[in-house]
Formats: sequence, C-alpha cells, structure tokens
Amino acid sequence: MVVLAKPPALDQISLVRSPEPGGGSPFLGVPAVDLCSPGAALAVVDACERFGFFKVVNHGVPAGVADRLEAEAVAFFARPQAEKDASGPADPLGYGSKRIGRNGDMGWLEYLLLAVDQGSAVSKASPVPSSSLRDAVNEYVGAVRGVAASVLEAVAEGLGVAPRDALSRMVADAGSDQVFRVNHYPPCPLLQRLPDSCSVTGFGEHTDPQLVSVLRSNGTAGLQLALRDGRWVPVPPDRDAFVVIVGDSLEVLTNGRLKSVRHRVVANSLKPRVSMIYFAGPAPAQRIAPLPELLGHGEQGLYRDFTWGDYKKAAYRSRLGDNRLDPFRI
Ligand SMILES: C=C1C[C@]23C[C@@]1(O)CC[C@H]2[C@@]12CC[C@H](O)[C@@](C)(C(=O)O1)[C@H]2[C@@H]3C(=O)O
Ligand SMILES: O=C(O)CCC(=O)C(=O)O
Ligand SMILES: [Fe+2]
Repeated sequence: MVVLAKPPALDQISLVRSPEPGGGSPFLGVPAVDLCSPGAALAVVDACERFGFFKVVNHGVPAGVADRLEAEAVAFFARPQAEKDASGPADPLGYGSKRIGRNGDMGWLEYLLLAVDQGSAVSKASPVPSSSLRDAVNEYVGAVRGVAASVLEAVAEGLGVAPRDALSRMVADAGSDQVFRVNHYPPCPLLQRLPDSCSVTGFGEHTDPQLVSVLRSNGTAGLQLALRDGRWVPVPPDRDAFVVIVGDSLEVLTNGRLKSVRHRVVANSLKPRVSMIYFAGPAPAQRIAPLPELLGHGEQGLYRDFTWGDYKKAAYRSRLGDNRLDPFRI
C-alpha cells in the first residue's frame, strides 16, 4: 500500500477533483476579440453574455512591458523567504503566501497585492519590495488599464448605453479602487503522486468582485473557467493575449445581462505559473445599480441598492467561493 504523506504546507489546501483525467481538455472556444476591429463592441457583449470571459488579441501593449514585469516578479519570488515576508503579510495588500483573504482560504501560491492610484501608479500605501519592481508595475498598469477602459467602452456601446464612457469613467474617476495582483504558483511535485483525477488548488474557485479583471499569464496552464452549464474548462495559456473576466459589479450594472464568471487555478506539477491581474474597481461611493438604459419600461432591478464600498466590505467578510451577490439580490 502506498501512503501519501502530505507535506504540512498542503494540509489546508483542498484538492480539486475533476471528472475528467487531467482536468479536461483545453477549451478551444475562448472568444478572441481585437478591440480595434469593426464589430468589436458586439463581439465583446456576445462573449460576455455567453461566457463571461474572452481574450483580447492585437491589444497594442508592447510584449516588453509584460515581460519586464514578469521578470521582476520572478526575481522577487526567488528571493529568500524572510525578504519576501518583509513586504507582508497581505492584509489585504502586500506579500502573501498560501493564505488568500482573511477568512481561511488557502492555495498553492504566493502573491503581491497592490493598490493602484489615479495616476496608475502603485499607491503609497502598498508595500513594494523594490523600486525596479515598482517601476515595472507602474508601466504595466498604465498600459493595461487602457485595455480595461476600452473593454468597458465596448460593453457600453454594444449594449446601447450612452455616453460611451458611462462604465469606463467609473474606473477613471478620482478615488477609484484599482488593484493589481501578481501571483506565483510554484510547481507542486506532490501532484505526480496523486491520481490523474485530482489537482491541488492554486487559487480556489470564485468570482471577481470588480467590474472587469484583465489577466496575463506566462505560458503555464492552470486557469480554469466555469461555463454557463457548470462544466469547468482549462483556458490555454497565451502570453500574447489578455483574458478579460466579467466581475460581479458589471453583472449588477447590466442587471444580470452580463454575468460574472467563476474561475479557479489548479497547480502544475512541473512548471511555475506567473499571472498578473488588474482589477478595475470604482470609487467606494460609486452606486452599483442597473444602468437605466438596461431596464425596460417599469422593469425593476434585480439587486438592492449598494455602493462599491458596501460590496467590498461584504466581500472581505466572505470566503473565496461564496456567492457574494446572493445577499444583494432582491
Ligand atoms: C477570500 C477573499 C480574497 C479576496 C477577498 C475575499 O474575502 C473574497 C474575494 C477575494 C478577491 C478575488 C479577486 C481578487 O483576487 C481580490 C484581490 C479581490 O478583490 O477579491 C481577492 C481578495 C484578496 O485576495 O484579498
Ligand atoms: O492567477 C490566475 O490566473 C487567476 C487568479 C485570480 O483569479 C485572481 O487573482 O483573482
Ligand atoms: Fe479571480
């Protein structure tokens, strides 16, 4: 009999059981949108309605900008543990290892979570380990927030909401709550001793609370998204594209026409995964309520009135996998 001795670090990290060996075959149907192409607005809305995610191709962000940040992040995560701990523990900002949030969620990863200010620079409140990493994050976020703004403009246009910046300005407004995260999932050798139908949780399943998230990863697989029928599918990694994920706030602003999408990351046995995610959130006082254009005559919104500040507070009291919108539904 083979006894699997689990290293203590894994004790509290749940295993994901996939019905298909290896977690299913890569999903080849990820919609790809060139935001500059004619018809982009309708393509974005179609993808968000059908899947809650899509990838942006031909985005114009120079590869060097992402590569430089990735190299800085890899160098930081390779530093001695004590040096990394000096930028933590994440509460919620800063360096975190295995613990996600404040309520007991664990994953096979380490990360840096940083707040971004109006000038798209890392805010003073965020502990950044080095000035070269800070510069690389600032350059990257400056570029990627433009992608998020174009996506939100495409959503407004595709849904017939005027003005075109009705959504994007929520993120551009003074005091908006933009967050940046870089995740490092080290290889997890234990996986080689687990049955094929098991994976180790890198980042547990959840929806993102903001309007949209813009994700870029290195060439290592691991991201999975839940299709509308509940099936989990692996998203093939693509260093040259951004994956856009619809968040809870956009679901509410569109009165449920676009729905946030559950996603998770599973650990890889051999290769490290590095992902960089920009979360486009509004100012704390921003009312999150269905846009009037999206309500038919006399139609009621599906959610009770709340502000981003209310929602964020509730999110930080929740567990990762909770359905955070449920308490806000009428
Ligand atoms: C368990 C948690 C971590 C999280 C805050 C929360 O209480 C629930 C939402 C989580 C999430 C998911 C998307 C982003 O990665 C994140 C930064 C966010 O805004 O909401 C994380 C939060 C976190 O890691 O602190
Ligand atoms: O690391 C990834 O690929 C996704 C992480 C994620 O979903 C998150 O940080 O909210
Ligand atoms: Fe996420």
